[in-house]
Amino acid sequence: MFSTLGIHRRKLLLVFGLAIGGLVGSLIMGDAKQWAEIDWLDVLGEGGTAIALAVWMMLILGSRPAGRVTDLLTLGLGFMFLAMWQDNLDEFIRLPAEQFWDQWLESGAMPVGVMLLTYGLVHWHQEQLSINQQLRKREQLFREHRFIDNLTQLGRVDYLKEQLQGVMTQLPAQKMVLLMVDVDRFAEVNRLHGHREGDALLYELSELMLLNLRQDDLICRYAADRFAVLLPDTGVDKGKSIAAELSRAVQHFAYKHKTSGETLYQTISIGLADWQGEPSDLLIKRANQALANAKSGSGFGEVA
Ligand SMILES: Nc1nc2c(ncn2[C@@H]2O[C@H](COP(=O)(O)OP(=O)(O)OP(=O)(O)O)[C@@H](O)[C@H]2O)c(=O)[nH]1
Repeated sequence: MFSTLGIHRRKLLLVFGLAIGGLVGSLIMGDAKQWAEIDWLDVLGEGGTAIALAVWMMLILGSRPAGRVTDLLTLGLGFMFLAMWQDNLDEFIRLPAEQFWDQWLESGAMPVGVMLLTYGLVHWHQEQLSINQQLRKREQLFREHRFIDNLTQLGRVDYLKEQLQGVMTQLPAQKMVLLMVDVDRFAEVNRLHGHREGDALLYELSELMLLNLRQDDLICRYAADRFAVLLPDTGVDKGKSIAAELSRAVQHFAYKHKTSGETLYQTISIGLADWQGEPSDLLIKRANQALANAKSGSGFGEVA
């Protein structure tokens, strides 16, 4: 708290400087009252309020960054504190009637302080609303984060299922195609070039496929070297042509080995399933089956 108070040094110096100025001014221009003249109940009430206001000010300053809202809150509480402080000094020091500054401090500073504090609180409220909004967004991002694959930064299978479910319940009449894409002989890449090179290849292939898809399509990492592509509002023919485009894009992609610079070429096999109203698990199962057919067909690089 004390390190935060340091940022607000100037404001604190101003408020307490004015309070000390008021004390010195009263001592110079006034006369000390007799002990019997002092109303101790007033001292307790006004002095206690002044101390409470000073403590509130320190607590707010100690927990807030510098800025307009903090300035308003400090000035508001500061003016209120000064009014109470000066009121309390009157209990001990009698000032001549012509010293109107004392009257002004007592009666004028309080409403000004209340207005500034209220204005500051309104802005604080607005500031808090926008902070809450930011926190909600971050929390949402955090909650969604568990769905993201670390290597490719694509959604994982859970995310795919959630999205599939969403389309199926919200748009039950919509056409939709699911592609299951598997990198051919990927184990060989790992074996020949190492796991790290395999990782880099997977990442670049995922980026390449992402670039070759439409705005509303969704690609997820299904497992290992297998990707699932959800094509919303798409029929079988269009799905086949998108699958063929993906296959060609990968086939022509010249991956550069990260240490040797050697060029590696890769193929993918793709299974296609169009949604026929079944639950998401069955659609995924059919797409996997179509992929197995493609792999066992005439070889790799097939679409089935
Ligand atoms: N580098 C890397 N390899 C992975 C990762 N996850 C799984 N693998 C490997 O990916 C390979 C996938 O196995 P398969 O799909 O059976 O291998 P494949 O050679 O592609 O076989 P086909 O699909 O029949 O062509 C295995 O060797 C896994 O160890 C990963 O995150 N990074």
